[in-house]
Amino acid sequence: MPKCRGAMTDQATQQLTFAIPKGRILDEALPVMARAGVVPEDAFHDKGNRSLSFATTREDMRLIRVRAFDVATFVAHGAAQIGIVGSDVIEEFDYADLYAPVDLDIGHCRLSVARVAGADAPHVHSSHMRVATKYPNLTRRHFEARGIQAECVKLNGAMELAPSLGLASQIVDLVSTGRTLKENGLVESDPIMDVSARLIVNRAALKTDPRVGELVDAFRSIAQEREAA
Ligand SMILES: Nc1ncnc2c1ncn2[C@@H]1O[C@H](COP(=O)(O)OP(=O)(O)OP(=O)(O)O)[C@@H](O)[C@H]1O
Ligand SMILES: O=P(O)(O)OC[C@H]1O[C@H](OP(=O)(O)OP(=O)(O)O)[C@H](O)[C@@H]1O
Repeated sequence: MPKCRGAMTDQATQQLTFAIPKGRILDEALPVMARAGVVPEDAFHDKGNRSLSFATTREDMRLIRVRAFDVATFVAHGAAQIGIVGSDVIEEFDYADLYAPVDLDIGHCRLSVARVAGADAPHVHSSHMRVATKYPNLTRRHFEARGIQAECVKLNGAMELAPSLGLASQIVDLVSTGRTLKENGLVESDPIMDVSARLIVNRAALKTDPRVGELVDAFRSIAQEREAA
């Protein structure tokens, strides 16, 4: 029927948008993406290029390079249908429209509480516990589960400076080697969650566009092969 054929053609020609973070997951993500057939145009690797949207070797797909937190926002709102982001970001937002079906086993780190080396543990019943973090929701949840009300000071980076400058007694931030904490006179006191990068998709797009499901299958097979290797 012509109406039905028209709808199918629309979907086949509509561009898929794949969102990836511009930060440190990117280097590990690109080889995995290539195995799934997602390869950006050469301009993507040109450091001087200010474009945020890139063609790929697939005519029906473009790549957008955005901040890690914004990957989740673009995909949850359907502005991008698929993306890659850390589980820290997924848990912080907890978007209902976002589905994270594949653990890509890259971007490993952990989210932890840290405080000044040598400082006493803050008193549990302290009336004023201030925590500097990029993750206010996860931080509140973590302290609430311990019966502590934490006042979060939202920072977007360089959290490690907050305790020594009196902005907060503790921080909640990502830790990998522990070098950043050490070089800023802090110690990890309490791990909150292990983090790795996930493939994320918009739930509605997964239901309505078969290409999204095919990509999920491709990434899932790659993750399984990597696990078996
Ligand atoms: N030290 C680390 N080791 C491993 N993975 C990390 C580390 N730090 C961050 N990540 C992972 O990489 C993701 C992106 O981090 P990064 O801060 O580099 O991204 P970004 O896009 O530059 O974000 P922003 O611009 O907001 O800083 C994090 O959400 C986390 O999942
Ligand atoms: O334990 P480490 O191996 O030292 O890694 C931890 C650091 O890595 C991340 O920052 P990033 O370098 O991504 O910069 P950012 O502070 O701008 O987010 C994180 O926020 C820590 O600062």
